[in-house]
Formats: sequence, C-alpha cells, structure tokens
Amino acid sequence: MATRRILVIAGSDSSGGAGLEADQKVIAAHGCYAMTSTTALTAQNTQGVRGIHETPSEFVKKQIDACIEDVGVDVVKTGMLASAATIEVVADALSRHHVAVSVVDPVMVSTSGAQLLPEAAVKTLCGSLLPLTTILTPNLPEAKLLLRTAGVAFKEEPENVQDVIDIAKAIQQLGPTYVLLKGGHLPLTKDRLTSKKEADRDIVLNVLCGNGKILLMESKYIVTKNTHGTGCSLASAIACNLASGMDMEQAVKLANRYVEAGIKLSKDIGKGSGPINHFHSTYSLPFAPGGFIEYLLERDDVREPWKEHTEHVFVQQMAQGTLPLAIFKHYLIQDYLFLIHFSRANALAAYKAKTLEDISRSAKTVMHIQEELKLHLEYCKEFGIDKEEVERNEESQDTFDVAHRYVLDIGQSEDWLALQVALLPCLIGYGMIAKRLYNDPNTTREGNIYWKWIETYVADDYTEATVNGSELVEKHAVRQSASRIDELAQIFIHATKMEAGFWDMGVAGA
Ligand SMILES: Cc1ncc(COP(=O)(O)O)c(N)n1
Repeated sequence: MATRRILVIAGSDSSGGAGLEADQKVIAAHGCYAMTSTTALTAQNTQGVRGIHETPSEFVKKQIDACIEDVGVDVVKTGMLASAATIEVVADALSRHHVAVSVVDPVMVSTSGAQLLPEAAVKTLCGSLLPLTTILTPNLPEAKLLLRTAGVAFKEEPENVQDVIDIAKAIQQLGPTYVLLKGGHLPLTKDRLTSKKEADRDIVLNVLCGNGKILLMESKYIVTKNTHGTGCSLASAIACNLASGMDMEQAVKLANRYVEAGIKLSKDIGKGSGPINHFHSTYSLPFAPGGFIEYLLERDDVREPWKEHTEHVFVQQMAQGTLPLAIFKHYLIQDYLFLIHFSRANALAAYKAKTLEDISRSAKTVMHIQEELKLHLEYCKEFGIDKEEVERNEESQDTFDVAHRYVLDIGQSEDWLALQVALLPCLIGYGMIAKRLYNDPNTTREGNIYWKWIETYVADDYTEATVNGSELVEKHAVRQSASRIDELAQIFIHATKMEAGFWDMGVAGA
C-alpha cells in the first residue's frame, strides 16, 4: 500500500498526551506517515496548561506549504488552531492545495479548563473553516459554543437521544460534510436519558451525521481519570482510517474502538488526567528486520548455553589437535547417523512449508546433506572407518537420541518456523565454531589431524548453506509477534543445549 500521509495542524502538548504529540503517536500506531504544522507551544501537563506560546500565522502557513508542496498529503487533521488568523491560514491552505479530506477537531477549551482558542475566533472557525471540512468532531460543549456563535437556536440542555441528534444535525448545517458529535461529556442512563446522578452513567453515545444518514454508536461509559487527549486521538485515528481508504462510517467506528481500548488499557502517567494508551495494538519486535539471529545470540538466556555449545571442550581439543582419536571416530560415526535425521527434519520442513520457494529451499538442503554424507564417508575412510562399519553402528541411545527426537518432535507438534529455529543451532553453530577456530592464531594447523574438519565448515559450500538457512529464518521472523519470538527463543535454547549434549556424548561415548 502507498504511504498514507497525514498533515497535522495543531498545538504541541509538552506532556505528550494531547495535541500533536498524541496525533503523531496515533498516526504511527496506524502505520501512517505524520507531518506537523505547529500552531502553538503549550507548557502543559496532566494537571493543566501553564502557558501558551503562539506561532505567528505566516509561519504556520510556511510549514503547511513546505510539507504539501514536497511530500503531498492525503488527509489534513487539525486540532488547536490558537487564533482567528491561523484559522484563516488553514482555510486558505485547504483551498489552495485542493486538500480532498480534512478532519477538524474544533479544540476550544482543554479538559483542564484552559482556553485554547479565543472566543472571538470561533466566528472565524464557523465562517471560514467549517464549509471546507470533511468531518468535524466536536464534543458537546464545543458543539453548543459553535451553535451559539452561529446564532442557531437549539435545546441547551439535551435530555434524550433525539435532542443530541438534533444538535448534530444543526452543526452539519454550518457546513461540514459529516459531523461526529462526541457524547463523552454527556453519558446517558441505561434508558438513553440524561441524568445528573453520577451512578446512573452507563452509555456514551457518539452521533455521526452526514450523507443524509444518522449513525448512533454506543459504548460503555468507562470510569477513569485518563482521558487527556482522547479528542485529539479520535480525530487522528479517523484521519488515518480515511487515508487508508475506508468509508466514513467504518473509519469512525474503528476509530471509536481504538480510543475506547486506549482508555481501558491506559496506565497512570502524571498526577492528573493521564493520556490514553496509544500503542495498545502495536507490538514492536525486539530486533530490526534481518537481525533476529543476532538478537537471539545476544539474549541473556542464550549466551551461556551458546557458549557451552560452541566452546565445548571437544571443540577446543580439536583446535589443539589433542582430542583422542577414538573419541573423534566415535563422533564421526554418530554424526553420520545424525545427518540422516537432520535430512528427515528438513524433509519435514519442506512438507510444512507454505510456498514452493520455501519447499524448494528445504529440498535443496536435503540434497546438500546427501552430498555432505558422501564426503563424510570419504572423510571416515581417512580415519580407517569404512561404510559398512559406519552403517553397522547403532545410534547411541543417550543424549543424541534425545537431541534428534527433540528436533523432530518440534517439527511435528509446532509450525514450520519453530522447526527451522530448532535446526538453527546445528546449522549456524558448526559454521561459527569453524570460523572462530580458523581465525584463531592459537589453533594448531601443522600436523593437526582435525584441521580438515575446520576447513570443511568454513568452506564456501557450508557457508552458503548457513546463509541460505539464516535468510529463510530472518524472512519469517519479522512476521511474528513479540510473544512468539520469546517462544522461538526457548526452542532455540533447548536445541542449543541438545547440541552441547551431542559434544558431551562424543567425549563420554568412545
Ligand atoms: C495542545 C493541545 N491540544 C489539544 C488539547 C485538548 O485535549 P484535552 O481536551 O484532552 O485537554 C490540549 N489539551 N492541548
């Protein structure tokens, strides 16, 4: 999907819960691209507004033009506009740049009671901006102020649903294509009536009016102090949904649910009315794309088992050439048998893969292992072990048995990626061991009968296989959830311990 660009024209809330700070969080959480034109700075926190520093209107215009003339824009969202002059600038910009969709949150007074738009500017808002607005999102106090300013008669104290609908309709007459009248300031009773009693509050009713239709959206009234910036967040969520191509009803319904969950899942921040949780459905992975394996190896719970696997005494003795030959021979035979099981596991991975590309990759690995097995037999010959002897040997029924059963069990009970991760410690482990020993000046080269083993696993052939396998895992890792990544890490740890166990078996088994 093309990048969806949202230009926010609003004030900054230094405490990050409302204003363009909230807008940008919402936009990021929706996967859209946010640009800003800052109308004012506020010194603000969850308890109140301490000061307002207005941006000169000409500068607001400069920011808008700079963004749209270069990046372009899909939806403009406005919040605190601070002055009549800035409202004129915004209205002029919407016309000049032929902005197709605009979401206007008529911010006038903050929840904490600070005046964010002078009363005198409300007239300008009605006259200049509302006729250009795609959707206006007033709360009830804002709606009343708009109607009073426009000189429209309405029922000041709505008592039931119809009264609220009438207000929404009256606002729509002022020019916006759609009006979303937010009912958070007037929770209704179970019977959809107004009540002065706190205990009767049960339902929040939002009314969407436009396109000749009225849509009533109800949600449960939530008792919470964390509502700072809900209006800003709702309008931004609508802007994102519209930019994504949704129709108005769907955009508003989804945005309502987004904010509702944000209120429910908010954490107390600050001493006053805290912000909603903007990222309740955004789970970021602990690694950048392509960095899954590196992340795994750096994890606290992986480092120790990984070291036990890759720096095992068996490996160190190979490097020094001091590993008893009988132990190595036993290992060679067991490794041959292991490779057969490793092929089976890869064949199972081919079966579990969803695309032909991934099936082919696993099949290629099986073919690769077949070649490796031939080389392995030749290698065995050098140590005086012939094919018959290798095949006469039974698998040891100890750790080794447990090790390949574990991989195959993961393969059967879990998904394709889990199986790939279970195979990973063997695949990349051998490559990393060999590379380290190959580059270590302390490794004995002259006369070391195990030097060839090291060379085998730094050779292009094997390196290619590890790159192939790693890329495959990386490609799929970025599509997982954070909690799944944790589960995969546990599988990796277990499989790594099995690899270390394989070396243990080598040392003990001969
Ligand atoms: C910069 C800025 N913009 C908007 C609001 C309204 O948010 P709320 O109604 O939650 O106080 C605000 N407090 N500050």
